[in-house]
Formats: sequence, C-alpha cells, structure tokens
Amino acid sequence: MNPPARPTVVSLRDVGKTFSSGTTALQHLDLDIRQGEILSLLGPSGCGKSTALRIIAGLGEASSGSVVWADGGADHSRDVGFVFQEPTLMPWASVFDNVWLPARLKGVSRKVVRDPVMQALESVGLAAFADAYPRELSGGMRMRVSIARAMVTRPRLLLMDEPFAALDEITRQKLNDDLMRLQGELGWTVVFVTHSVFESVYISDRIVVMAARPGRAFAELTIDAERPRGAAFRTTPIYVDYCRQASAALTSAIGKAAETVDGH
Ligand SMILES: Nc1ncnc2c1ncn2[C@@H]1O[C@H](COP(=O)(O)OP(=O)(O)OP(=O)(O)O)[C@@H](O)[C@H]1O
Repeated sequence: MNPPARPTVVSLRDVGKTFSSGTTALQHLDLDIRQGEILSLLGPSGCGKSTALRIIAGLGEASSGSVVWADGGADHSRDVGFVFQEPTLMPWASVFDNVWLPARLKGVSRKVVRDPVMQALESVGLAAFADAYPRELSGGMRMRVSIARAMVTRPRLLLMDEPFAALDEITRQKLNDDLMRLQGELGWTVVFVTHSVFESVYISDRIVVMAARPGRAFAELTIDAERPRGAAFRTTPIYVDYCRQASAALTSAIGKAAETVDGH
C-alpha cells in the first residue's frame, strides 16, 4: 500500500514572470511543495530556478498566476528561511551574531535568542565556534553558519539556492548528509535548487526538472528510496537508475529549450 500523500504547504499555479527588460523567466509554472519533503529543482542555467524561489519567498512578484499557501495566508515571507549559494556572512560579526541576525531584525534580543542560536549551531556542529569570525572558518563551515542562520527562526519552508555548488566535492557530500540528517530530525520542508543530477537524486524525495525559455516544469521524478541514505546509496543500482532517468529528463529539457529558441 502506498503511504498517504503529504499535505501541500504551498502551490504555484500557472506562474509567469517577465522582467522589465523583457526577459520571460517563467511561464505557466505549476509546482506543489509538500510538507516534510526535499524537493529539488533541477535545470540548466537560466531556466528560472532562482526566480521561482524568490517568488515563493516573497522576494519577487509573479507577473501572472498565483502562489497559494495551504493555510490561506498571503504573506509568508516570515515563515521562510533562505540559504544562498554564497554564505553571505557579515565579516565583522562573530558566528553567534551572524546567526542571530534574522531574529535581531525581528527585534529579538541577544539574551532571548541565546538558546535557539546555540541549538542551531550545535545542530550544524559549530557550537565551539560561536565566538569565531567568518574569516577563521573554512568554506564548508561558513555554509553551515548560513544554514544555522536560516534555521534559527524555525521556518516552515527552507529554500536553498545552489547552497553547496561552490564547495569541493567531499565537503559537498558531507553537507548533503548533514542536510538530510537535520531534515529527518526536524521534519523540514526543503526546496533545493541544483544543477547536479547526482546531488538531486541523492537528497531528494522528488525532483522537478525545469526547461528554459521560458522556464517551466518539464518532468517530475519521485525518488522512492529509503531513508536514512548514506554513502552506500550512491553505489546501489536504484541510485544509478534514478541518475540515468534524471539525466535523460535534463537532456530532453535542454533539447526542448533549444527547439523553442530555434522556433521549431
Ligand atoms: N532581475 C532580473 N532582471 C532581468 N532579467 C533577469 C533578472 N533575474 C533573472 N533574470 C533572467 O531570467 C532568467 C532566469 O534567471 P534565474 O536566475 O531565475 O535562472 P536560474 O535557473 O536560477 O539560473 P542559474 O542556474 O544560472 O542560477 C535568465 O535569463 C536571467 O537572465
């Protein structure tokens, strides 16, 4: 028997986005984000993945269509955590103060936030570095600080825009494992943007492959593999087969975009 479908947190319905420059980044994008899942948006450069994340986060507005939150609310920007490709830490502030920032912007004092900040740093393995400065940390550690900062307000939805793309492969794999562990422990809902077929298959419950010009959902793949997943999963036939499927969908998506541009 199939497990019951997860409830939807937020849906994009027929979303389009045309910038004032005239570039149409998204057209007819439909997307459901379900509670407690890791959903990857996989696609070629320029297919509108970041634009879609920004619209979900309320950082940008759709030109057409709608963003529908399951509880009927309109402004959910406060419920959303955002992790960017660059850790974007303040160099002059300690790790603690960097993680405190989103709560501070909401008027939460240092004293009140102490426990949640330290818990978040504990979760990402950096409690001992609370007083360190970003320049004293490796790239992977800085990204962990950025994840702790997104966690500290306990968002309902965590949006991650190619968060590990600039890291070396070993660090990236380690952070993939950390992300899956935290998501399992804390029940996060995550939308994860990536260019990497391997990364998307490794971490995701579902992958939406996007095509460019205009950006839209081209194919969807459910990764029906048990959790927790670890390094051994990467050597299983099921992993290899899902990678093959995702790669084929990506190749078709890129081919479709080229056809659209050529006008065929
Ligand atoms: N503020 C903007 N003004 C004008 N055009 C924009 C703006 N932001 C993005 N675009 C264009 O919209 C399209 C989609 O961009 P977006 O950054 O969403 O793609 P992406 O899939 O995230 O790309 P990448 O994987 O390279 O980050 C691109 O053609 C881009 O040049």
